[in-house]
Amino acid sequence: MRHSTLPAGAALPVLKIDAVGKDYAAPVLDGVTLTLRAGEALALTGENGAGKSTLSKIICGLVTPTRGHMSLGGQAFAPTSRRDAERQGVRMVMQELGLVATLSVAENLLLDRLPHRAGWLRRAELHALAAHQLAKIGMQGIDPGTPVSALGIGQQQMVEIARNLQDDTRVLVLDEPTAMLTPRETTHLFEQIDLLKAQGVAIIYVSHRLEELQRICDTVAVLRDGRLVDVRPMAGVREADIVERMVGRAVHEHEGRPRRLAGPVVMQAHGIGRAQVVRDVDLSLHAGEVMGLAGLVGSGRTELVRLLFGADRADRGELTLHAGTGDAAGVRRIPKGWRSPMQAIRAGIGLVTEDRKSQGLLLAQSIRVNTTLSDLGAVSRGGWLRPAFERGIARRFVERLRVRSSSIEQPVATLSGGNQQKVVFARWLHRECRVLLLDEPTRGVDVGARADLYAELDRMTDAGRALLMVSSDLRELMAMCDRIGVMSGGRLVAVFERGQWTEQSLLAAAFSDAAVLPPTATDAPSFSPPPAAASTDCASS
Ligand SMILES: Nc1ncnc2c1ncn2[C@@H]1O[C@H](COP(=O)(O)OP(=O)(O)OP(=O)(O)O)[C@@H](O)[C@H]1O
Repeated sequence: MRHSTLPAGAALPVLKIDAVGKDYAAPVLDGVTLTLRAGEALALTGENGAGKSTLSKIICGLVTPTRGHMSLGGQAFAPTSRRDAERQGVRMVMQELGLVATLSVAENLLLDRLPHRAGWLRRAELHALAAHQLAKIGMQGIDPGTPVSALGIGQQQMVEIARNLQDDTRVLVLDEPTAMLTPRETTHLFEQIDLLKAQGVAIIYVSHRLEELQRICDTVAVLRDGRLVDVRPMAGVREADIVERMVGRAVHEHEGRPRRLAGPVVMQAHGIGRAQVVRDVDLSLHAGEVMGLAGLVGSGRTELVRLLFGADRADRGELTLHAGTGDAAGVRRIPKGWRSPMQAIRAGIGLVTEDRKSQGLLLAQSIRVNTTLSDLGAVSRGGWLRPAFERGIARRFVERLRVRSSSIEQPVATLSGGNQQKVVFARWLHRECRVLLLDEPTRGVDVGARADLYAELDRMTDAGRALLMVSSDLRELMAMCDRIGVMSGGRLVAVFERGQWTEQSLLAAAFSDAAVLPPTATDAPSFSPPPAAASTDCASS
């Protein structure tokens, strides 16, 4: 871990934010006053829904503040659009990718500056400029002519970052930029940030990964309930201090737990596979345990989970489901797995997906609808919905998971990212499935909320549910799981019991067969060893 030092000239204020606030139904940001200096990297932290994205979007012209003023380089600054902010050198790498999937990497990178002569696009020049831009962040291996849709999500994120690394940038806002990145990509990004800082660019870095903030930021600002509660130099600040300022209470790490007492097998996979992506995996899930799945990008973790949920169809192997005990015991065999997610859901399987926007939620619908939709039977009687009962359930989950919202009728689209993820959780908690599959379940979730979600998972295992959890964060897997399976090249290459694993042994297994699989559209092709700075972070698949 390293603290950056401000370069010479750092004393020059670039961006001044003065008493800025934003109201929707209620105030979500109020009285925020901040000064950002040339070459300074400011860590913007806070719980889910604290107002980090709202403040970032105000700075970048995407949201108009209700009150307050800003100045840029001493001049009044009130951008009316993202374009307007970009013209003045203020850019933002957003949580949601702003790329046009049908265009090429080069076209996306230089969309507003396509080189042409007499109306004709100069493709060779375009590709040369794009290649230069890509090289800045270590992506020289990518053909600038590749359509963005053919890239994995991590690579798309890198293109989005490259798009914002322009020579005229004065302020760069990065909102959770590494959530989808491999360790190698993260390293390139950090190198680039160091370079930008040395050139005097001011950085605002929004992240829930506190170790990253400590690595690259000079100052830390904490937002709580829309108000700035702390701004201080990063040097000497401990992670626990930041967390306590964010949450207003101490958060206990979920580490060193004894192994849970596992019950009988609930679900088994026998030789389950799909093409070369998942290769003949045998796996048993026991009642009352959390099994983790670790692995590098392209190792097949997400793909295996999709087979177990019926989101993709296996082309070989079999699933068996063990129902009940005693007289009610029974074994159900499902050759080649589920035909559809609906079949899996009916059998008591749930999936908390990593891609909550496209797979998990009805964004235009309320928290209430999204929470209870997975099991309308539970909130109906005789075919009639019981609205008061339904509202009661939704309220209970909002309280239990601390979903920051104005009411249970708030559309999910207007919740902050982390709070949307809690609603995905609420849906499956409501449904009470026997097996819950979790794919990167805490991505974008703040430390306090993460502890709440872990407590919910504990409650589920206490009630005899079986959980299978994919995570890129080895720390999370080591803290939460009773067993950790490691995937490599589409195979389950090792299963470690709690007490048997070390970070090194998990990584060694993850690299054992790494070169076998070609990258798929959902996986970035990076198999390089994780750097020390991100050693607990396996790449996402
Ligand atoms: N368009 C909107 N309408 C109503 N409320 C909104 C809207 N956009 C944001 N909010 C509310 O503003 C608050 C702050 O949200 P914001 O996205 O800024 O939080 P955040 O700190 O970035 O959270 P996260 O860490 O989860 O990304 C939230 O309570 C959110 O529900």
